[in-house]
Amino acid sequence: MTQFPRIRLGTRRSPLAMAQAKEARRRLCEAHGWEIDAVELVPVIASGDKVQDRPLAEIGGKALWTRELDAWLAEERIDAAVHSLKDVETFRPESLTLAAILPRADKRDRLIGANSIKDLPKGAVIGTSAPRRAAQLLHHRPDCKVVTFRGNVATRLAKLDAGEADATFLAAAGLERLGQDDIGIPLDPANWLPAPAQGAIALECRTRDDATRRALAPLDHAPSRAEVMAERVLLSGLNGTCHSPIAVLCDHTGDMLEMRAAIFSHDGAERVDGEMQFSPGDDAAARALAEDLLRRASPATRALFGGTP
Ligand SMILES: NCc1[nH]cc(CCC(=O)O)c1CC(=O)O
Repeated sequence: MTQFPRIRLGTRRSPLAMAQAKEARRRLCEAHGWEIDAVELVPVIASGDKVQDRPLAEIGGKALWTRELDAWLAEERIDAAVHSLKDVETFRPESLTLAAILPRADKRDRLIGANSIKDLPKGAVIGTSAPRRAAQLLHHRPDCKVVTFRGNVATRLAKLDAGEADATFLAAAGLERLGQDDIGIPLDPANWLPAPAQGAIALECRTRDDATRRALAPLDHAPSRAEVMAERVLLSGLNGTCHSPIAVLCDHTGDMLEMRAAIFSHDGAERVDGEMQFSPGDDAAARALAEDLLRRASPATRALFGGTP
């Protein structure tokens, strides 16, 4: 007898996480010709969702998004977990495997509250708790003031409406998945780079669970995987954490990957940029770009990263 539900899919409870879990469930059922109830969504409360008033970097970093789901996987209470890959730590336990990367959505950030970075009023207050967004903004607009903005997408938009800030940034992918992609304007990667793996949904399962790995395999989108894995190699080469202002974007140009990356000082005064083209899977190239960025950074900025060139 086949067990039912066939797959228990763990997810965080935020509206965005639930929308992403439903997308994963839909793709799983489509790939296998299953009825929708063959995949059970199991909402789990993450530590990162419990503390809303302090920056993630201060309260323990990205591990707070995965700790509970990791435990539920280990205890076999779920078969797979759905994650925003940009929130998943660079180093994962060997007992877990990123078995599928779904086709990546819009990779860009959107600016909400002004028509462009240039159009922000002088001295504008910007709500964000991402070091990358803060530093990148201050690089272009040192006159702006950054205030901490956490919470899910709706909470941040409510804070903006309440006048706690003049503008904020949100990932286009998240807005799209919530059906709110009419909010704000997308920022051109030519001068505004997103976070590593932004816009990618990942399904993770136990490394030794062959049945689940086989079930998830057809959902994997190879071009998206190549891009986001290269971005994560850059991140690990920089030894970056969620304290480190790191921006990177990988696109396909034909069969090649084109990577643009930048690291910043917290105040944005320093920006070190780099670009490289390489073949998918060429991790050495992405690591070389990381080393090059660190080498060209000032000692103070280099100290924001654990890596040494
Ligand atoms: N940091 C929180 C987070 N994690 C994933 C997304 C959106 C979806 C994605 O980027 O894949 C967001 C919201 C945001 O940054 O605006």
